[in-house]
Amino acid sequence: MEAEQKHLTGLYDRLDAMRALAEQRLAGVLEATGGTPQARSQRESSVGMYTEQLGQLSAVESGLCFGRLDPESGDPLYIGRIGIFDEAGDYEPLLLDWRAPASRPFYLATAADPLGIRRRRHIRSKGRTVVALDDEVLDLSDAAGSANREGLAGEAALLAAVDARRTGRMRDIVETIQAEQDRIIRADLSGVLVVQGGPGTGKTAVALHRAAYLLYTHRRELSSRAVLVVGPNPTFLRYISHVLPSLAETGVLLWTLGDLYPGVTARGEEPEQIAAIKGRAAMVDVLAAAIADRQELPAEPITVELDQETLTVDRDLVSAARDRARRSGRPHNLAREVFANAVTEGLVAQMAEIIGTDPYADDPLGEGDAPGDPMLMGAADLADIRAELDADPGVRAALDALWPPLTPQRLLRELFSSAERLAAARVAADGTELLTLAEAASLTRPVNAAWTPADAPLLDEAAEQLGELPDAEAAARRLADRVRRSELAYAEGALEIARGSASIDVEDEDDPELLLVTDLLDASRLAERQEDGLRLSAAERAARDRKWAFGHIIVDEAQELSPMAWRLLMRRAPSRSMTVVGDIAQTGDPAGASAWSEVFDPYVADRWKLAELTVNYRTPAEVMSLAGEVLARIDPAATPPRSVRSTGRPPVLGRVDELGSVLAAEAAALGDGRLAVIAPAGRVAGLADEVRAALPDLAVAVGDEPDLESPVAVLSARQAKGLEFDAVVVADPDGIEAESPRGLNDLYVALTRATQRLTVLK
Ligand SMILES: Nc1ncnc2c1ncn2[C@@H]1O[C@H](COP(=O)(O)OP(=O)(O)OP(=O)(O)O)[C@@H](O)[C@H]1O
Repeated sequence: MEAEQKHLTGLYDRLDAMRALAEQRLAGVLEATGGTPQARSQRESSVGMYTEQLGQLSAVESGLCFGRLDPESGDPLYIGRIGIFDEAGDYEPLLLDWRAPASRPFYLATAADPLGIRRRRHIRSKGRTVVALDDEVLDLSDAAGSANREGLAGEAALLAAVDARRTGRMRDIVETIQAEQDRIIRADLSGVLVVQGGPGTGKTAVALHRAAYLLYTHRRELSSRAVLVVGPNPTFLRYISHVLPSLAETGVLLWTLGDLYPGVTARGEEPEQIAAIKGRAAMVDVLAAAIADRQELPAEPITVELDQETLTVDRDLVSAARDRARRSGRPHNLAREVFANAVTEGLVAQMAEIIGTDPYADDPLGEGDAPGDPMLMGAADLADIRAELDADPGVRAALDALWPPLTPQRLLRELFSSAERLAAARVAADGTELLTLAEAASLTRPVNAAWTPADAPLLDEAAEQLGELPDAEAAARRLADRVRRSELAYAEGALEIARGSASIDVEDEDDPELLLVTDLLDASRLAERQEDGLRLSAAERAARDRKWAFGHIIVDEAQELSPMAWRLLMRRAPSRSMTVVGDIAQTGDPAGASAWSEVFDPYVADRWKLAELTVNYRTPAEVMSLAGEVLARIDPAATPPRSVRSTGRPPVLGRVDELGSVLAAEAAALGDGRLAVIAPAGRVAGLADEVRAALPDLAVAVGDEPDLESPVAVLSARQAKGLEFDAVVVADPDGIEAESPRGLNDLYVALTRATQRLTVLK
């Protein structure tokens, strides 16, 4: 223990030195003033870089070093949250990053297959002090070695972690990742990997550690394209938001479905049956029909006055122009030009007819002024007329009415606020009924209704089908040019800084404290910075650009996503580099999936890989056996995950009218842990009052975005998805089951949220 403490203290000294250096450099950049605009912009980005670096060095403070591997021959290797090298010596690693290939035996070595390792040691610390060492000797002949019960690595440390009180924030599991999880975390970057696992098997944890692993291993590729994690709601994203920073990774985007359409934060609510209709694949055709419906024929001919002549935009002219525009195969906003051209040409012809025809063209007695050509106007005259028509407000108004330029927002607002438009859009051009009358009518809402998460994929689909408005496209091109120019200037500047500081350091050899900027700024980091065109990070740029192609997308609670949501996500992952984690048995959303093949076959045929997680780290065996009864009702063929521990405390069953006394007892046992009451959505508000009355001294979180760090929360089963608490009281399980078509799945979720104690009140 003493020796480990000494080593750990040495590592913290190095960490302090690295931090001091980053602080010193930050202070240096902050003090500097003046200079060219380029120098200023370089300074700003250095400030950003050193600030981020400082943040990362602080984030790894807790649990900096947590493991040691003793190989059969050679020096021990220490494993930690970041890599630290011996600057003074010959750059020997003092601490290996857990993601480095050399760290892998820490997670995979077993007595049967020790991977060249003699002993694995988990070093548990509190602050900077070593408090426990757990050794496993990876030797089949050694009795202690078979402490490796049922293939668990570092069992003592693992059980300490899973038994710990919850805080309302998810923790990282880097110290105790298990072999089946490690294989998923380190799977190849390319392709679609689907991770199916029951409740508590660490799907979310694995997904987040995979993001950190991929960024470490493919930094250059991924930091310029960004990694996106999609989660079910803002509360869940807050719950998991500390995990990646604690692994010193800050550049990952955490979004809900409602954040996926740039410029819109869709947080509105709507009944789930409506969201389910919006999520159907048939909505692609509904939107196509809604757009076609906006390409109108005039009920009455529209007249346009030009040079005191009257021109007519009639049904035949518009119908021919519309056919031509549709045949062009361009999206609506781009085909509009074809339509406008065709209509204008028709009007030019009318005008030419009126003012340009020689009245004597077929006069048999003519005197040579009509040599067989009735048209007196030349090309230049026609072009003049055309220009006049193009500029004419009456013509423009007619074109806008018949083929309006549409943004996705306008299309959807005007569709959902009009029963007639919905009725027209529910039938495809070939007469196929896409939605029933009642379904179409149920989508009606006020024109100013808030955007809901289910609208985001529709906005995206509409954007695809409509195409950019010509002005928007030109603006986007201009922006892209500026980004490219500034990227170039930026990359050159960054290199100058690096060279500049290198030469200072060479002159200043006496000062060993000074590191080269290039040491801090490793090559891949530099590449990432170079991509920061207009000083926007890849993440910021991704947030603005609908067509952004992410380097990798991770989807959590993936079973809940609708076919329309998958369409959107697949567009953002054209390379199909994705990790998708979920549990089909927990699907609560009526729009969600009932089989993974249903989701992925349309996009990658059978080329997606399935990995399974089988061990439950959250729910004790006693609780899982009760939840298993519900799982058997959902799918008699399904196997519940195997719980890693039992507590000897079976779930307590009782009646809802005992809630007050149950809560008092649970609160007494809670200590500084977390308690949740999970109930049917319709009863949450009422029960929250009862909970407050029963526990007047404790803060009770309730509502759309409950604060999970409060000691007590009252939630619907849907809200509790993905979360966990030390103690859970499920109130009115029958009500949860009856509340929605997938109520049984919701009940399964509710029953699997407890890490220690479960009470079920009928
Ligand atoms: N290897 C591990 N070491 C320590 N704790 C772990 C490990 N794997 C998972 N856990 C813990 O188990 C709990 C459940 O993990 P997680 O929330 O990732 O599971 P999940 O599969 O996403 O569950 P659900 O489907 O129910 O949402 C978390 O507290 C997590 O920290």
